[in-house]
Amino acid sequence: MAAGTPVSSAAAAAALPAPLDIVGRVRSTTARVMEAARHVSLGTEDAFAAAASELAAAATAAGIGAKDGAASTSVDWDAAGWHYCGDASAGGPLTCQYVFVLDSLNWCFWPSATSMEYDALAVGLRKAVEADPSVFSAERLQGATAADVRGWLAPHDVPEAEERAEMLRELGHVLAAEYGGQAANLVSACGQSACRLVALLASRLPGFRDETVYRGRRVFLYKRAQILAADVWAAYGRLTSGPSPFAFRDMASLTMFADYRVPQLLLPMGVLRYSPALEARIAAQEELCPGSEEEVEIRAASVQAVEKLRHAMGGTLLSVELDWLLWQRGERSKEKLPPHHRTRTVCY
Ligand SMILES: Nc1nc2c(c(CN[C@H]3C=C[C@H](O)[C@@H]3O)cn2[C@@H]2O[C@H](COP(=O)(O)O)[C@@H](O)[C@H]2O)c(=O)[nH]1
Repeated sequence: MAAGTPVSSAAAAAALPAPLDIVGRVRSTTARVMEAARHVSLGTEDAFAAAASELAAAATAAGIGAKDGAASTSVDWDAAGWHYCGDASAGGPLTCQYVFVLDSLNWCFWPSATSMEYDALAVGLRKAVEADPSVFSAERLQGATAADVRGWLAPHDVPEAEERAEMLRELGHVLAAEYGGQAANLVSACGQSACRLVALLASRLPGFRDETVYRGRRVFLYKRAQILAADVWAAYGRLTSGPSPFAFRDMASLTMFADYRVPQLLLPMGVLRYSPALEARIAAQEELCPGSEEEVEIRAASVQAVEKLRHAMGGTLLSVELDWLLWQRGERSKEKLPPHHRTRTVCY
């Protein structure tokens, strides 16, 4: 597909074989972790009921809620206008290219000496693509350097700029070699399925393989692959029907995105509980090793807690929407929350 050509492909979805259910495995493997967890547990039923009713009341007050399992249109995705969505209403490919770059770089900002946060990433990349619409072409991504990344996000100190540039080169290579340079073509190959998109990202792009081993058994999290699928879906207007390749039919399958802001909020709500030793380590801002029992348990518990909260709220929101609600609440109240856990990782 040529750049600028409106993307549309009504799905050969039916013709595609069912995807490997790796998103289902996020739910099942995190449930298994929680059966054996020693450092993190879920709160009591009372704590879930209280948190659910408080969140549901806040959601209702904000006019949020969906009927009959349909996607709610009311949980903000881009209330502050951080993101580039310039050609999304026309179904163009540039918004998709932007989101792929965004979520290739959407991890671990806290080591930044300038307190860089997500909004700086989204806005910096938006300005770069507005100034030069070819800045994220597959050809240019293949040659991306740490200096490019720092330039887009200036004046911020960007943690792991070299590693971030490597992610972009990887993305540029795969897009150029297999998808005519266009992320939108990769999405079109997924037959309107967010789960297929997650599976494809995890299989083709090593940077999206957010998998670990807990006591000898595999655990699947796919934070950035899932947030990418949700961001693409939201950027193109949260379509659930019609011919657009971005009209994913299976958004209800995705889980929350297990990272460091949502558990920071869930802990004081009482729906997550840490052992005193773990709580002290996090309070002291001691780093947790990626793949350590403690770190995997925090992430697994976050997935399970959001599933449970969603059910306790009556199932009116998608897990993705509840994640957005919680993340935004966490962002608003982070100064008042206990410190988040710190793990140096490219996964989140
Ligand atoms: N679970 C979850 N984690 C999210 C997001 C987002 C942004 N999503 C957009 C879509 C809807 C929202 O309204 C946003 O417009 C970023 N993060 C993660 O947070 C961390 C950065 O935090 P801080 O440094 O404080 O900005 C980092 O791991 C980053 O990857 C989310 O939605 N859910």
